[in-house]
Amino acid sequence: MAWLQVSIDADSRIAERFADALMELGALSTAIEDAAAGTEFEQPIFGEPGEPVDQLWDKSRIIALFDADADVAVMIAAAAAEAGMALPAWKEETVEAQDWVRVTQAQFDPIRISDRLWITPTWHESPAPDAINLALDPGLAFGTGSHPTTRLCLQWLDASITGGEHILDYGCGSGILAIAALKLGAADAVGIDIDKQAVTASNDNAAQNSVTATFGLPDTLVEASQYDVLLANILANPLRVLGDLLASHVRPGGRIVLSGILDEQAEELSRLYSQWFDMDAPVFDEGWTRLTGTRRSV
Ligand SMILES: C[S@@+](CC[C@H](N)C(=O)[O-])C[C@H]1O[C@@H](n2cnc3c(N)ncnc32)[C@H](O)[C@@H]1O
Repeated sequence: MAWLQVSIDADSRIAERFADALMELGALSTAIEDAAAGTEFEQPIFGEPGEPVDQLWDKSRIIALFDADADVAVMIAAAAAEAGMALPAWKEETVEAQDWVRVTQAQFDPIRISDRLWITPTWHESPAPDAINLALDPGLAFGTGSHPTTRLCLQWLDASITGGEHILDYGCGSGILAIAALKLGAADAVGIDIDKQAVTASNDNAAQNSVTATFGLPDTLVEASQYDVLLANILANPLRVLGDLLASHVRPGGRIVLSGILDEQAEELSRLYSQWFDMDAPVFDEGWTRLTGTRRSV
């Protein structure tokens, strides 16, 4: 079995209308991406949950999939008329049926955090069998180790956990940070997430890694509990709102690790958290910032 894949560059302001029109005319699927993706002109666009994203790529690329015998020339002409644009140029290629599971798995290689800490999908042999290996597969919850925000936290854990710490992972996603902390020698770990699916994924991933942690929704967090280390990789907006709460769960002298912060948001967040913590210099990775601090006595 084969399909026809067509890619068409279009003005970003009408790309969505054009893609919708293609779907109505019989495309099997459409996706819109940055036409400059993979080049030095690629434009990352980040959004905060609940806030509209008002940026557009300079030019968008619509990737549409059709049945192999579809008359794509007719469909593209009709969709262009519908979207109010001139007939665009397009590229066609035939896509053969593949073992999609294998193709997807091939995109996830083991990730080296340091010589002693690796994240390795379960279908891979670890390249460093003597290292600490977290067995973690991509799933519905965020946190495979490939994203800079997670990587910044893992690097901090790798450099800072000495053994016996009590950990709170706020916004645990896949549970990756809590699980890594335990594997590195932390005494215990609690993980909290607003998403039930993340709690389920975290429990599954902890079992897969033979560690025991307590994962739950925010209302399961014991009110007066305090931790040696609190990690929160949850974007700037929730970090602003949750400042008081997060600070209350770190013991005097304890450490906070904040991630999910864009470089341009770092100064403001650092100022906010400095009312409770002595903040360290920020650490940057691909547009993202990690902030850390030590809780002052109250
Ligand atoms: C960027 S992911 C981080 C996952 C993982 N800790 C990591 O470092 O890869 C953020 C997680 O925080 C959760 N989250 C967002 N806002 C939250 C809130 N107000 N309270 C608890 N969890 C929240 C999301 O559901 C998501 O699973």
